Amino acid sequence: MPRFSVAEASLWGCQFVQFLQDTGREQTTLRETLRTIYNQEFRGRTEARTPNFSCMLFALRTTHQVQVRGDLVKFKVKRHVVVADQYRRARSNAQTSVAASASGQQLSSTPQMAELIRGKHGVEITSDYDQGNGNIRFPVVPGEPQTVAVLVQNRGTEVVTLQRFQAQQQARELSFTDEQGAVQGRSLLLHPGGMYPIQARCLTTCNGHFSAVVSFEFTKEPDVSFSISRYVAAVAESQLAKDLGPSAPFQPYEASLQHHVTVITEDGIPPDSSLKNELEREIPLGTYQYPKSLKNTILLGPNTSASSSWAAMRSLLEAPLQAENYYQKFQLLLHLEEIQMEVDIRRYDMQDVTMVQERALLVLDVPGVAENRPSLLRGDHLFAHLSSERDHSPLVRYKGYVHSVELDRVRLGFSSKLQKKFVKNLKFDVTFTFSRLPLQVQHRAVVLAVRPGLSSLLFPSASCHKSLFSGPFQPRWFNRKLETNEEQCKAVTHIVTGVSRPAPYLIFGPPGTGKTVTMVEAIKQVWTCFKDAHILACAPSNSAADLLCQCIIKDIAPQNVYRLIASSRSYREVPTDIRPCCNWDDEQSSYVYPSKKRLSHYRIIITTLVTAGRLVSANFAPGFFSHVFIDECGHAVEPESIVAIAGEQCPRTTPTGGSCAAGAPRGLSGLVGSHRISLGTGTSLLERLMLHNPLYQKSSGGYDPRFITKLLWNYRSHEAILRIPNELFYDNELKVCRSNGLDIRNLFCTWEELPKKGFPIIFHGVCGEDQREAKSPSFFNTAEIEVLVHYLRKLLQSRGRGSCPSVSPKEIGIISPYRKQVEKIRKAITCLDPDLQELPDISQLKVGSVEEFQGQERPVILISTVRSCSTYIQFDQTFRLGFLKNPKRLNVAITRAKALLIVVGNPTVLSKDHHWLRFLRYCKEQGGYTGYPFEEEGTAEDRLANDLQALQLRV
Ligand SMILES: Nc1ncnc2c1ncn2[C@@H]1O[C@H](COP(=O)(O)OP(=O)(O)OP(=O)(O)O)[C@@H](O)[C@H]1O
Repeated sequence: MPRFSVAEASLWGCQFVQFLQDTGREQTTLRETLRTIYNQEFRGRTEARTPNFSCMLFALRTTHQVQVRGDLVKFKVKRHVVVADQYRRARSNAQTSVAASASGQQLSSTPQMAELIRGKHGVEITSDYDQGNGNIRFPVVPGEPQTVAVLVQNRGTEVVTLQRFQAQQQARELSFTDEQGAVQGRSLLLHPGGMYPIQARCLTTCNGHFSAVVSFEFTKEPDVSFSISRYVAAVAESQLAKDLGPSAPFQPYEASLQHHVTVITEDGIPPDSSLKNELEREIPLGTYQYPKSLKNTILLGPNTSASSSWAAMRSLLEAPLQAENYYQKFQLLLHLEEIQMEVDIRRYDMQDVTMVQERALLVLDVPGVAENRPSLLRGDHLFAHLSSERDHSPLVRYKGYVHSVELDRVRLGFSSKLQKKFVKNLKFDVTFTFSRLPLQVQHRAVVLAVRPGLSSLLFPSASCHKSLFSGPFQPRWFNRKLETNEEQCKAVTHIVTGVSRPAPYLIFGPPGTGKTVTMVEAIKQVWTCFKDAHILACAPSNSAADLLCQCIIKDIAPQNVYRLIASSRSYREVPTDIRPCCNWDDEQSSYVYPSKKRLSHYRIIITTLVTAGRLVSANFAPGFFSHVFIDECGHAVEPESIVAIAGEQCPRTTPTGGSCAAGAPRGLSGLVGSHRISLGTGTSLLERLMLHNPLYQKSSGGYDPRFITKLLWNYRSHEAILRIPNELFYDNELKVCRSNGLDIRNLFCTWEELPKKGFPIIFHGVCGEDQREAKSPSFFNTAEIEVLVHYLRKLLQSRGRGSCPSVSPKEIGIISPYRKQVEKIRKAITCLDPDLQELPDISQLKVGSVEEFQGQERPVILISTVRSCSTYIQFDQTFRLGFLKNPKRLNVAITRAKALLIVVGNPTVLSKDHHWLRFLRYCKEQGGYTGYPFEEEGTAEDRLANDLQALQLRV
């Protein structure tokens, strides 16, 4: 059995406590129950060696983190019923005043961390480069060795022995030395007043962040052992990286503000609803609240008095979806999603924050709002009360309506009473709410879906086998490129002739295979062939719906097309080319919802799936919409897609018509999923039909083209760019369509910056740092931005000279998964870099998240992965962020590039994911790898150091 030091074992203990909290069992106190959980569940989650239960418990006792009385074990943690939480911190007044370190986490905000870093028995670890909270951080210049001393001081009155010095997860650029061999394992006596230096030395060839977690283990007579840890980092960075650094130390949000006092709510002032709303509301939208007993069942868990309701819930969730349980199953899932959302929203609560008065509104900084954390749209509301009154009962809370959202700020309309009371620096506690509208719309859709007639659409078993044309369909193609692709032509023909009716027609395939252009062609053909057809074209997101609109109005005059946008969307975000056909009234400066009569003049209406709910409320005559098309259907969960087809407007009674869905089951999945309650079904309608309905399944003769078309020819990307997505996600079925003439996909193959000519991918390794600033939960990495800017300058300044083809900002896209990185990259290119900011069209260079690039393409794509600390990988998984643990995002990001792909990231961290590892190996084998060396390695030591970092022993 390997030996564990107290520090190591107590780290495992802390993780176990976290595990108990995450799984809602922090109240378990019976030693034997805990032992079973530890042995059977906790230890099985890691391949790393772990101490046995008694050893772990002993360590927690020694470090005063647990009380053990007989068979009862009581961990010293705050209790709360919540899933994993990125903000929650145990709260005390002392902690609030702890100065945050230069960047990153506020380290001593967890009791476990404070315990690990604090001096003990008179022994202190110090350095001239102390940043507080256990962090030592010193600057270094590439090519110049730099050495700093870390001092071990015995300020006590008794002799102590330094038994062991350990440096874990150490960057190879950073090393430790000392005169008497403590670093090599020799023990060392430290007399009272004694001081012993250990030298940290860094030599690097490139900019980056080189760090190690070090621990000093001591003993003291008669039998005391203790340890002290530090996070040591050497940082080499350019002026640009410094300028982009944290604007203020990171401060996590405060813990939730739940009061058990009587509350009086003062209503606020909603945004001016100058929305001209003439659209009828004939089908009411219910509230669809979840029953309180459901929440109790979840809180009580499976082995309690609620066990029978728990079992009933599980059996419904585990039952296959059928027409008979359709409504019940989705209703339950939507309720569970809402309960999860209620838990999630609490983590955004704020305490002691100030607002600024701007005319009749108060402006509140809400870091993270741009990343939808929390999600706030115009018209939503939150609550604020005076911090000084937080313990009053009754408590007066003010409802504030969101009038607008600007990056990290929201403008709020509160009651005039609060406005009058308001003075500068008045402190508020703020609690957030979420809009229930999307949930309500989906609830109603699943209710409507069970009405007779629709099951032949949702659970189709056959088609009418009758074409809507008496003769053959001989189209005049709008997009003549399609003529060269038999599958695309057949799909359009089958959709327009309606042979799958009543079954929906599915188009699926990997990225860039022409799903959207095929659907758009079908829409245009339906519009041409059936003069009485009314088409509803939907997509899950505004950007995908905009794209549909852009493609349609290339051939159909905008006056025939109506892009119905929700009033919560800022008009500034609407692309200028679709503005002529959207529901914005310039004169009134507001959106308009026209009456059914007026809407019926448009034969093509384009909305997001949720906004299609507004058309459901209007109650169009049965069969009004003869055709429903859903693009990116693989990215919406089923109840969301149902909104478009389950209303009165569904095409079930029309003699023409049909519905069509396109998507890539391996694209991004929808967000509703309740997966954190592990009951999970985030499946889309497209995926369900493909996986479970015989009409759409592959037989020995392939797919039945009357119901489904699989597109496999990729027209978008250079072969080298497609290779890994094809191998990882598409079983190498994807085929690269070659072109005879000048092919844009080969444009960059001779670019001099390529590590290997002919291979238009660069993987530039960077050993950077995940940073956060102020109260924003989002991450950024300045070392990666330096590298991105280097390549952008090369691309944009060449102006077609030398081997670099002429490329303009609008032909380049930069994808990063974190909002803060997106913001910093924009700042770097539009405000900080002297050359890039001068370019007249630099604002057309799109920087955005993967979701914002869904369905889009650019000749050049740069990706910044940000993650440089593997600790956060689990965090990302929990909060559905980042690239790691999310292969769908990796797939979507890579496949946006046509001719050149540049990925900037930390190879050591990325290689922990097997998809990324494959991509890294590929780039290395093909000669496309450059930058910080990528060496495959991985030791148990690494894992332990990761675990230390998991306790946030780092800046
Ligand atoms: N038959 C074709 N001939 C030539 N180019 C084509 C053809 N079909 C599609 N393309 C081109 O391929 C690119 C990708 O098409 P499209 O955006 O429709 O793909 P997609 O499958 O919807 O992609 P994604 O899954 O990423 O949304 C576009 O530039 C489109 O013009």
